Amino acid sequence: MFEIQKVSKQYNGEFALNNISLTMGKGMNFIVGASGSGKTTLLKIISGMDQDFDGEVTYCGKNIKELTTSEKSYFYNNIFGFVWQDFNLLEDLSVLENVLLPQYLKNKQNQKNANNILKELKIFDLAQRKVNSLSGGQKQRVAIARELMKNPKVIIADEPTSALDEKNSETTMDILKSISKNRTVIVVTHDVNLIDSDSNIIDLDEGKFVASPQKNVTKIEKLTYGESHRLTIKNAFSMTKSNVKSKFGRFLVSVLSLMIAGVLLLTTVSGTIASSGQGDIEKLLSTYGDALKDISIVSSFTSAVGTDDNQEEKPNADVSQDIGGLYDQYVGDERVDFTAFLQAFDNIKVTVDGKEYPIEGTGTVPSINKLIAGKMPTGKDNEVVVPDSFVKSMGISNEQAIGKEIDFSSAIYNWDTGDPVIKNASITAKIVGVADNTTYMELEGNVEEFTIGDSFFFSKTGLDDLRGQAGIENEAMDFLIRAKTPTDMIAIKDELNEKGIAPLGQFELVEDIVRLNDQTTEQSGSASMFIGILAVVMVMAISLITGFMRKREFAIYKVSGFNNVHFSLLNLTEKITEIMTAILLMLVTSPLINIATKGLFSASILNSKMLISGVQFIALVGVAAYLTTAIAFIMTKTSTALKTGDR
Ligand SMILES: Nc1ncnc2c1ncn2[C@@H]1O[C@H](COP(=O)(O)OP(=O)(O)OP(=O)(O)O)[C@@H](O)[C@H]1O
Repeated sequence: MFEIQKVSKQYNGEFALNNISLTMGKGMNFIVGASGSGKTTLLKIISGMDQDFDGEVTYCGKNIKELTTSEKSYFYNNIFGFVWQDFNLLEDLSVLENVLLPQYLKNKQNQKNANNILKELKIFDLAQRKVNSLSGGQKQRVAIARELMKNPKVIIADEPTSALDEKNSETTMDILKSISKNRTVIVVTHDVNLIDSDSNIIDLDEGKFVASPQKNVTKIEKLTYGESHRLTIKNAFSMTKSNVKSKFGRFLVSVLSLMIAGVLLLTTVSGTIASSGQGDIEKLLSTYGDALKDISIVSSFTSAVGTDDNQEEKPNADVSQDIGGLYDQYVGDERVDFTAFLQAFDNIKVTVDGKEYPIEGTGTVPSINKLIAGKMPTGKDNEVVVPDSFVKSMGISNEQAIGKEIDFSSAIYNWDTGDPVIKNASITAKIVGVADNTTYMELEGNVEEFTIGDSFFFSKTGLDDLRGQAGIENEAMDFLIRAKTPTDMIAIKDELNEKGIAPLGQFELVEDIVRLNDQTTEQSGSASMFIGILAVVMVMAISLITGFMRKREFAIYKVSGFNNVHFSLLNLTEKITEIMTAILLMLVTSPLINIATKGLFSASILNSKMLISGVQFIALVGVAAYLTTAIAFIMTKTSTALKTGDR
């Protein structure tokens, strides 16, 4: 039983209801009156949809104004049923799925009861039909059936016959009358022909009674809270299944947006785009070998092409520079792979285990492409790295060569006086490494390959001994620095230039690419960050748009008794289904995605390790989608999402 005491409601200072007091109980209660007289306003107030009014409304002693959100959803699932002018059914679901909607919150789905109600309302044959294929009269009976599934104590009907023809209006009114025998049925209508004389009639005009309600209410009813009101995981998944089936397009959009955002995030975080510019450097390294990253530091050279800083000088001008102390500065530098002295040896003779091995082509500045076994000579003893061609001539493997002692003798040029003086020197040294001495040089537009087979690299101790024997005193030893990366190479070169040293190296080949790469890495770094943000924003925008499109659906859930907790679970099962499908789709389409990213960024991103990150990213954007949808549900107001009143 409703008790309405001194209820007033104003909109912009105008009274929609003005100090109304009445009671409504079991049986038919009609609220009638001209358009704008306050009928719908009264309905919203007694149903709890509008809790902002003056005065008091109680149902069986419970203050409607003070109902909490969760109490209200309990009322909407168990005590109040709603019948609307435009039915408010989920049009893409079947009749049975609609009728079972409030039942998802009960412990068990009472299919038998649903069948009975459908039979009573003569729509049993339509159970599997989609609602959008039904006539208006049939839809209204489905809507009433859904509300009867709540076994409600009150039915609140807002213009239930407005959209129906005369025959269907009479049928609907007959149904409402028959169910009012043991319920409170409140009907707002302008169709006075449908009202019979023994009903309670509340006639309004400009927010006041035209006449006081005629009939007074019978006995006081008791409010009981017996029914369970929770959504089980099983029910959430069966609702999800119905929703996916009925709105497959919407589901697909969500799945695709999750998958695309996951892959975009992957490209961002994996730096695929940022690293795509590395390809040019790789190409150069494969053409010119690792020596491309070498910086030679020599005390004198004949200036010609070869250093970009000296190109403007006269060709063939002699350059002398003080490189003393520089070697020690770069030995432990973290940008340096290794350093090696560039001593040329003439007329080399090498004896190992009493056998002499001839070395051809002596007198060239040594060169190293790669260390292929052992290490560079860094120790305090007499150590040496030998050419692999020499090891081959011994007929042993590179590994077997390591640790062997060689007797090395050679002629060394002494330039101390300014003129070359040949001196002999010899040493016994231990082999610590074997090098590939291939060098690549551009000759007339072609890159030619040479092997410098007399490239012996001694430790500082060993070389000091040899040079001492040759009487060299003044000249600092020439050396090379192998930079770790082309970027390191250019940084060291710039640093040496600042010190007034002109190093030698393939700087023209590397510099432009390195500088361009740095620039594009910086740019693509911000571009990929932008893409990452865009991906998340895209998913959130799609969820928000979908959420708003689902406003009516959310409102129908709410008036069926779903609260935020129930929806959170439904949202969770929906998102889990979307995320799992998106992950599956990504795995299935990963070969295609790889082809696309290879074309765009010259890198394939979905290798097995990356796929795991892809799965995590999809889950992550799924969480963003979950939160956005949750916000859309929470923000849905039933009284605005579901149209009320006469239209
Ligand atoms: N949200 C609102 N904002 C401002 N004014 C409103 C609002 N809702 C209703 N009103 C006003 O309050 C008065 C009562 O409206 P209400 O919808 O309750 O009338 P009604 O009797 O249901 O009319 P109808 O039969 O046309 O649906 C009207 O003057 C209406 O313009």
